[in-house]
Amino acid sequence: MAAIELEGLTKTYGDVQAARDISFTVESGEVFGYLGPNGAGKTTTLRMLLGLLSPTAGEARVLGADITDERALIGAKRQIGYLPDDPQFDKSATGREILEFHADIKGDERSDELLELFDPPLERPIRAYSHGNVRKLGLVTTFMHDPELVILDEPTGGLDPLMKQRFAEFVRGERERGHTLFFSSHILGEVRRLCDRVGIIRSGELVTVDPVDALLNRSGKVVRLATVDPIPRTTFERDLEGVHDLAAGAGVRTRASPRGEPADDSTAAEDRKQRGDATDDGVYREYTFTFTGHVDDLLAAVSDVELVDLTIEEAPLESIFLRYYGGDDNA
Ligand SMILES: Nc1ncnc2c1ncn2[C@@H]1O[C@H](COP(=O)(O)OP(=O)(O)OP(=O)(O)O)[C@@H](O)[C@H]1O
Repeated sequence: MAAIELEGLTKTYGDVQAARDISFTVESGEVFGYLGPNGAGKTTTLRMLLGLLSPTAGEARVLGADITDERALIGAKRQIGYLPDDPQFDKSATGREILEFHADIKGDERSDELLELFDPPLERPIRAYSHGNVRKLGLVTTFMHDPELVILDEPTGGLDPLMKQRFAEFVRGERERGHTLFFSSHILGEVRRLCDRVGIIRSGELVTVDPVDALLNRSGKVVRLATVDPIPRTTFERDLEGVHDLAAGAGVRTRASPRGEPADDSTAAEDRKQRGDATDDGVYREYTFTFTGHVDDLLAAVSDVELVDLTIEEAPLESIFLRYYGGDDNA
């Protein structure tokens, strides 16, 4: 059974179409990322699914319950966890009191394990919590009744790198247990690491739903090459498939610190030579491009070239919008 189904779901605020005719399905047991820039319509979609906003048009079901059928939705929510983008806990209550409150309402199957993992401070009142600590407490309250479907709105916002890592490991564990996670994010890297499939929303419209591998293959990588000798343009334009937006230049570099000053910065080059930390004439060739081909082919194409530096990074979300969907990404 599908965990979430949307059919033409639409929300209009006056002139603003926050979500327009959105249709997709999240399968049971899947980790699904809902990716889009600020203001794209992610929170609006999530809040409709939870029955917190009524749709202007269209329909949706979560765990089989029609989101406009209040009674059915209340029943389904026993098996749903929800982390809002800005959890509104009672500011005068302590973390422990919040947990007790949630345990009374929804039950508590695993708060001990979650507290060990996310470790929010329990004895101080919420008003003294940092943003990240509210998030950590929110993760505990979201998962403590061990729901089969969890909907999270930008779950890692405000978490430090260690907590983000713990959250990622936790999500992998939940997937192995067969639970379904649907979460919004504006960070491609996060979605890439955690999700099976991803839906991209932009200006209220669903642009694509893809397995995460397919999305990454299409979005390509950003390649930066620095070489001692020039590479003929034909290598990039004819011999190697998948090179886009090639930019070539020159830089003064040291082997220890390849990203240096521009070649025309003769003072810096002279300084380096004086210090003896530049090689040869210190001038290197730099090539930057987006690459949608195979990394093996790239490495083969430059195998005869003396490399100073090579970096291959994930394309930023913005470039995916530009390359495949046109226009800017400001929703
Ligand atoms: N109550 C409201 N009244 C009017 N417009 C709204 C309201 N809530 C949201 N919007 C507008 O709807 C659009 C979608 O907003 P939404 O909060 O769903 O985006 P989002 O993708 O969650 O953004 P973010 O990543 O910044 O949280 C935006 O243009 C926003 O300004």
